[in-house]
Amino acid sequence: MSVVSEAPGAAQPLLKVNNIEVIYDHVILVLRGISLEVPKGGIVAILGANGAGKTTTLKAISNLLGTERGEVTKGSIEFDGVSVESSSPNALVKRGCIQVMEGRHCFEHLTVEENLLTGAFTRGGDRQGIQRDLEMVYNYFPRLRERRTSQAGYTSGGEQQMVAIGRALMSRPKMILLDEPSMGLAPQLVEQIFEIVKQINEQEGVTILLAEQNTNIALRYAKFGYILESGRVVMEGEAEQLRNNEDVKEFYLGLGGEGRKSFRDVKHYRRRKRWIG
Ligand SMILES: Nc1ncnc2c1ncn2[C@@H]1O[C@H](COP(=O)(O)OP(=O)(O)OP(=O)(O)O)[C@@H](O)[C@H]1O
Repeated sequence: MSVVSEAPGAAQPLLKVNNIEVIYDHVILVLRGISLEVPKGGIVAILGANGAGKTTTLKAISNLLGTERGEVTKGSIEFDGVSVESSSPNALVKRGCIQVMEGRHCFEHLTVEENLLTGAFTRGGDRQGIQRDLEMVYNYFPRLRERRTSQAGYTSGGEQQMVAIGRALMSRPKMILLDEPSMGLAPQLVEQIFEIVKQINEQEGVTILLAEQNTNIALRYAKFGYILESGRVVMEGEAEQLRNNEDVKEFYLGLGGEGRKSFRDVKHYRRRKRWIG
């Protein structure tokens, strides 16, 4: 449902973050005017180093900052044409926006299948539909079918990441916010998980906003990226354009140009000059 009329020729984005500021504990200013858009059906990446503000941005979108004594003090966030402010996190899940938290967060004492079923809690008694979607999740993640009766706490990190994504899918989302899916996983497994995320995007039409430190893989799967530093967007663009940008190559992809100074030497001066100053 959209209550905002569409501009002629321009599709209304599914998510619109407009110049938000976030403060923790009433005093710690963490996001300083972040704006971003995610088109319906797109894959968009939020990139940046440790502490840049990626997780805070995702939590602001899914309305989870309250539990951390954080609040959006300026700006606005609209999901599907409606402000997220007015929805509880549960209501947002019902409206189709769900976050997969960093670090997976499975219920360790439940089996893989029980974990997946918890993802359907906002759907009431739709038994047939839930069973059908469980099958869909197992088709995307055959490994989870094999492990369906295993206690989640005893599965591998990669399997737990699959459970977390599968559980999100069980809520029938329009958009999944994926926080650092690559964290702590071997490169081959990361590739496999991104490949499945891409399939989910293409085949189920689920829009993806992912936060990643792993710029390399994120820019291979996303269509558009935003680079955050100290709570600000310092660069944004089509993924291909970012991949070919000399500064991104040097600072985030570890591909220093010939004759260029080291990251540490030039970082402060050039970033300020080109991106912020
Ligand atoms: N609950 C909190 N209370 C106070 N400060 C916080 C809180 N959570 C995060 N911060 C601070 O906000 C800043 C941004 O953190 P955030 O977790 O959003 O960054 P990030 O880019 O996701 O980094 P990471 O990849 O390490 O998760 C950091 O300086 C962090 O210390």
